[in-house]
Amino acid sequence: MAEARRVSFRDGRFASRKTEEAAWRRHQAAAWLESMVGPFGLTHCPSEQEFVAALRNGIVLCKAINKIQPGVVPKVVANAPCDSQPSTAFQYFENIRNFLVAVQALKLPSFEASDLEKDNLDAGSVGKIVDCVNSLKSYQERKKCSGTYGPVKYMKSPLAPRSAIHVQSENVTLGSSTPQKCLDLTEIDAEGQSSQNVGPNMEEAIGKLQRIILDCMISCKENLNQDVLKKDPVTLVGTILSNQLEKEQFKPLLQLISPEGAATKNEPNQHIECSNSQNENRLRLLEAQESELLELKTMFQEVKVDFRSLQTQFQDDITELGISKAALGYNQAVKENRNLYNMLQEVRGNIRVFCRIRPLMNSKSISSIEHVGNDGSIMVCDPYKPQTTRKIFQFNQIFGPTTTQDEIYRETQSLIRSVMDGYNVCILAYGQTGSGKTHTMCGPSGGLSSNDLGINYMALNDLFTISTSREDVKYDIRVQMVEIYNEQVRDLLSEDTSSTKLDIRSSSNGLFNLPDAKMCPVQSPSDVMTLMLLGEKHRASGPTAMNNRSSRSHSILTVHVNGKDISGNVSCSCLHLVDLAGSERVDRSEATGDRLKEAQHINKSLSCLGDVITALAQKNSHIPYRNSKLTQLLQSSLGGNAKTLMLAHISPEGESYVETLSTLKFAQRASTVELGTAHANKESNDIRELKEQVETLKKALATKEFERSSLKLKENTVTSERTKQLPQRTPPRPRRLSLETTSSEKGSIPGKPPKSPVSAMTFNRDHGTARDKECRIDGFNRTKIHGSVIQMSPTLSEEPVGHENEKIVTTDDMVTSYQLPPDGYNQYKQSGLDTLQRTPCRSRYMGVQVSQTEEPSDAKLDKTTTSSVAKRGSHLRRSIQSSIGKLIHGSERRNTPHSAQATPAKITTNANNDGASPITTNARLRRRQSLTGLPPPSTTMSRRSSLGGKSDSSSSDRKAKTPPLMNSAAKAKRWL
Ligand SMILES: Nc1ncnc2c1ncn2[C@@H]1O[C@H](COP(=O)(O)OP(=O)(O)OP(=O)(O)O)[C@@H](O)[C@H]1O
Repeated sequence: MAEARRVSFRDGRFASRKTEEAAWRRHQAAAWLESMVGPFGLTHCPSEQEFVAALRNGIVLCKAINKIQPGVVPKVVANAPCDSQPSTAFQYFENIRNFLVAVQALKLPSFEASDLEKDNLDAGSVGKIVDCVNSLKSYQERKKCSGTYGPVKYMKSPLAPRSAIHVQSENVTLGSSTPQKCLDLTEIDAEGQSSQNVGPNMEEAIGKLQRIILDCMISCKENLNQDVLKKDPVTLVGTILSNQLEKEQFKPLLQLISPEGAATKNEPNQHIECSNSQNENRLRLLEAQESELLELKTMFQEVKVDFRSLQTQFQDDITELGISKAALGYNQAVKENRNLYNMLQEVRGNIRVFCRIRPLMNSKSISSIEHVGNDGSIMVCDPYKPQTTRKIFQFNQIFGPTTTQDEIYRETQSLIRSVMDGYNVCILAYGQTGSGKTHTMCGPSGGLSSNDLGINYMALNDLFTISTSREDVKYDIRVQMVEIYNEQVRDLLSEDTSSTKLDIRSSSNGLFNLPDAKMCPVQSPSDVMTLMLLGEKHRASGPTAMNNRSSRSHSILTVHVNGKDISGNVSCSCLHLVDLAGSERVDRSEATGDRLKEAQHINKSLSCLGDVITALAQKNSHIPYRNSKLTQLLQSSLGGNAKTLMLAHISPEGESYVETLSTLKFAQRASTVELGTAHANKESNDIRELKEQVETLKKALATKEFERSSLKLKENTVTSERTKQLPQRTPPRPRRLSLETTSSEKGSIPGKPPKSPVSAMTFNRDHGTARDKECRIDGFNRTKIHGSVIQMSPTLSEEPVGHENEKIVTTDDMVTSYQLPPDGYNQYKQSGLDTLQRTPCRSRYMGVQVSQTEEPSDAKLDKTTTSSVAKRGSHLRRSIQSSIGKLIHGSERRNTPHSAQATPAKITTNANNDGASPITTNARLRRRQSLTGLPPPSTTMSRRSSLGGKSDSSSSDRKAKTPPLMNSAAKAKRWL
């Protein structure tokens, strides 16, 4: 309903506007005719009838057109004078006809003569007459402006139907500099030229313009006053348009119609200019735009073609990708394989090996590197002997000549970072001289100022980053830097390096360290930088034919990291960053004098390193760590529980092929070394407390053992003295004194005290005087004793303190002897027990097999006793041992075989040897005689029979039943 009302209202308004506009146009036409021919009886606002009636005779029209174009209507039938007969309608028709011909000649819109008939005043007919008059008006104005008769234009009602609009394309004043010119868009070609040349944009613009004008008229009408109608219509429309076009929303329209118009819209009163030159300019502009459009079209076509070809290419690529997908899958599989292989190596604890190829320094050289695979393989060939077979090596990673320091560090980062988790890590740079070891570890030319920093600096920097990021753990980082120059260890962080020759000491865990080397705490990367610069400055280097700045020493940067978290858990680890001196062929390095000496030392120590690697790779029982200072210091990394990475460096020059091959072989061998799974040196608070308890208990136990053994010795001394006197008081009686024991229970019946009032004691010598001299008291070394023999020895009375500083061996199958504390040892010595060299009765030690750790030790005291007190003590020891073993040695399992290998000190003594030396036998007999009072048995008697006092035959029977132990003679010989 509301919509209908709105529509009817709108229609009503529109009709009313139309009427008003028609009236306004009539007024314009009438006003102009009046101005041309003088008053002819029309009012200012004539009605349609009035207007038509005034013009019906054609006289005014003919006069007006003759004013514009004189003589165009040569004969005008005028009104007859009042006294004469009035002119006929036919005569007037003549006027109209002549007028219309003249109008058509001027190419102005015309009308039909019948339009002036009374009866034909239908809608539109009067409008045509008005339009015709107004077009004459426009024509006349234009003529005034240009002085010539330009293209005929006329103003037409914007409300005229679109079909009636005929635009003469060449007359379109596109881009007129005045708003009025926009009106020219409505020009009609008098000859009815079609609007075929007008583009859709133009039509759209015209439509918009019509709407604008209509809106303006309506708004003007709403504020209509008489002054508006008095204004010059052109000025009026100009004003309207300029006002409207200033509005933002019409700017695009203005641009559309005329780019120039937009710039000049503020000149509302400017008259329409229709110069040919302007039109030509516009035409040229249009042409230019057209050609531009054509160009764009061509471009568009080209882009289309390109797009199609790209599409085809894309399709091809996709098809190709199908093939490369397989290749991608293969690469993926190779990568996964490598990861798995690396994991396996990690589990085994293999020494990881990366290989870095230095860029070719001499452009004339031919490279010996034939191929570098992304699976860590490398193929080399002697370029000067191409017929030789190619060699292929496989490593964990290969870095080509273009690899940057950052890339290398990224690959090692995870390893280095594990230091913060309590793992010991060692990174070794190995390779021939000039192959880039120092470049990798310390940066280019050993300098630290460059951006291309080496692993040493980046590693420490990274450790600091981690330490600051882990807020719950407090880290203490300390740095040591030493070099091994000419087989001497020198402190690089000490101001005077020449005077600081360091001694390598073995520590409680069997490894070597440098307690005297300066340990510098570092708080920040800048501290590290300062220290490294100092170390670099002090490091021995010199020019050789192979390298201008050749390192003449092995440098070892050790970073000690101690961490403690908020719950008291501690970790302790160290990172060794080793830049080895390069192996060199002295003929190539042209080393002489000091350089030659240095080269010899370097090559020797590297050869020792090679021996150690080979021994480890072959799982030899003996690893020759002690052969050089370098291998001693690297023992913990090569044979301990560290994660070790070797960075093998090679020079690609063909001239260095032999060295390259040697480096690759060495690295390959190193990669086969299995260290076992690395363990973190971490302890929880509980474990630490337990360990401390164990330590305290061990100390207490050792003290007790010492006290007890002292008491026993004293007791034994007294007893043996008494025994000496015994033969005089007690009649001699046969007595079995030897307690055969591969098991102690055999010798003593449980619950039954031994028959002898004296506990059998033997003192077990350690393995020869040479070894004994090396022994030291250090830590808690253990000795396992498998099987033991208990013998009552009469010599105890003779030589009661013959072997006091030896091990006290119990009858347990496996007994641990604890080292005495130094003060205990001194007491022990002072008490006169240190009579190591005076043991006459080695043959009495039977079936004692001793396995000891590599660490040599003095003052090991073993005690053999069958007493129940000793048994209880051994039980206590065993339980503590097992708990200590679980706590401590669980993580040291890896060290055990190596330590054992390092000092193959398995010594088997079998005292059950009848082939004992005559000295031992005599001594035994003497002891037995003194103990029992019996005469010495015949030499043909077996030991058992003699002890048992049995006949020869019985003894021989026994002998048959119990054959002597194997190798006894040989082992006895060892002891002699
Ligand atoms: N990856 C590399 N990129 C660019 N230059 C390198 C690279 N590796 C080494 N160099 C350059 O090669 C030369 C020798 O390198 P560097 O001194 O590190 O060898 P080196 O193996 O430590 O030798 P030496 O054992 O004699 O000390 C230096 O000038 C170094 O800058």
